[in-house]
Amino acid sequence: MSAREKITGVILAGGQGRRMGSVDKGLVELRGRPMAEWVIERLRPQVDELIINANQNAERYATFGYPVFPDDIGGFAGPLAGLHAALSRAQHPLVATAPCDSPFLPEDLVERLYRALDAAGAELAVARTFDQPHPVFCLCRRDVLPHLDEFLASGGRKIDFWYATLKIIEVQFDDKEAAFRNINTRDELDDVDRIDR
Ligand SMILES: Nc1nc2c(ncn2[C@@H]2O[C@H](COP(=O)(O)OP(=O)(O)OP(=O)(O)O)[C@@H](O)[C@H]2O)c(=O)[nH]1
Ligand SMILES: [Mg+2]
Repeated sequence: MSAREKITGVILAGGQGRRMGSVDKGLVELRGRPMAEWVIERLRPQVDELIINANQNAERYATFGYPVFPDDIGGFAGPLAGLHAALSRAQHPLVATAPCDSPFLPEDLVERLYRALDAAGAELAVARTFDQPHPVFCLCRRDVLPHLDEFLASGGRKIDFWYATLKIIEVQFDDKEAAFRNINTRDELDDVDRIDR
């Protein structure tokens, strides 16, 4: 078996958090700690380099101790803009993404995405639970960057549309459904605080 290729992990924290009242979701506290910190804690041991994509509050994100960078294309163009910036900055040939608002992500996320990507010879592996894809949990080859550049330059923004142009493998995490819990609103944040203590 060949050695695993090196992987850069990126926390996607570049959104506007409008459903939570236009707050920087990665900095919103869950049980007394910023959500980004929960994600860092889970993702850091799974990758060889960690970087943070944020479009606001760069100084606060920098206090976590990892490089922080904004989108290259402006106007809050969505998570694909964050992936684009990450592919440009990553030191390693593979990039694993996780959103800042899913604090319980699987501890074996990257390993399982990698195994599937490698076995299929795919350009991108994406997580799925039952029939629900989770496009912001992906592992992507850095060398698709020129292709993504073209897609964005031609006005493309939808992550699913871009994925549809790639050699992609979906990876089932039905056994870890709760790990993909995504916090978009104050109510969802309060629920997690209350129920899962
Ligand atoms: N880099 C970057 N990431 C984004 C952008 N918009 C959303 N994201 C990220 O994509 C992931 C999923 O986004 P959402 O849950 O919709 O987060 P959001 O856009 O901040 O929240 P809403 O405004 O309520 O939709 C999160 O990790 C966001 O940080 C963007 O314009 N740029
Ligand atoms: Mg959004």
